[in-house]
Amino acid sequence: MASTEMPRTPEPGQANEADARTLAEIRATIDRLDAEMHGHLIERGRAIGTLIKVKGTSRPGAAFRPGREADMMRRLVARHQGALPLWTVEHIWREIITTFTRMQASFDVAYDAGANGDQMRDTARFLFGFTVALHRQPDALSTINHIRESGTDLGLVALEQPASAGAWWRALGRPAGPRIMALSPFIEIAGRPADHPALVIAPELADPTPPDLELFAVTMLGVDPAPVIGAAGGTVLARVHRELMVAVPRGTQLAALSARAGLDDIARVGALSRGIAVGDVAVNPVLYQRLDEAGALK
Ligand SMILES: O=C(O)C(=O)C[C@]1(C(=O)O)C=C[C@@H](O)C=C1
Repeated sequence: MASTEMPRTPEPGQANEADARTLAEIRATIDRLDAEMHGHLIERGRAIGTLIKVKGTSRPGAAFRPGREADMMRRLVARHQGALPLWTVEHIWREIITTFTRMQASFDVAYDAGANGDQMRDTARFLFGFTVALHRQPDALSTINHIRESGTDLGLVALEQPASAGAWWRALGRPAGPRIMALSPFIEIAGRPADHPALVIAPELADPTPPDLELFAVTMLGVDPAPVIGAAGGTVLARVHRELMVAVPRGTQLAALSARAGLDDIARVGALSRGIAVGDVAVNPVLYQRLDEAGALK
């Protein structure tokens, strides 16, 4: 009886022998790369062990180096290429940095859930990963108070606030008080997740890196000071009636600016490294540097 067996053809989705060999090779490459990445992370952990001894860090305020983190992010953006989304790499590094900072000195994160609680929680998880405990707060002021009382925790406050929040930034600064340390998102790029504009608040830091921008609470005395602040390379971040929060380039002569712009009751509330805008996204040019075609920041 003649055989009724048909030549074997691959099922839909099933690889033939050559494809199966290629797949096995690709998986071997993936396994090798995974083992290398894991090995590098273990080695990074050992390096942090030595860094802890040298830095002598025991409180988080002394461990955070937002200026160095900004620099690491700039280099990450500059060297990135290929189909892997930039924000995936950013998030992986945020998780790494948080984990290694917490190895130096543990901290939790409080976030302001006043207006967009779910988005703020997403942003907190994007920035700090899943090893950190989150404390949901009803508004910006409670978030700042949480940081002050804990003495160790970081906070996340939405940049856009309901009118009921008032001039919340007036609670920042003061000797040894909480202050603004970073901008989120740091990398502005179309389609990214966790893009709700927010500020990272920290206890007093020991970061020696000079920031790009300094932030002040000011009271306007007369006409809108925004044009004069803009001409000085600064920007208004928030305002409620006559109370403003402004960002100006580090080293701005504040006495001269306040005289020209009509500002009073000036208090430093923090500092920032400028973020990076990639591609065709609308950004505040004071807060974000643009990446040009050649991948250089301008
Ligand atoms: O460079 C440092 O001082 C570190 O503590 C290391 C590290 C990192 O994990 O890369 C962690 C926290 C700082 O904010 C910056 C960088």
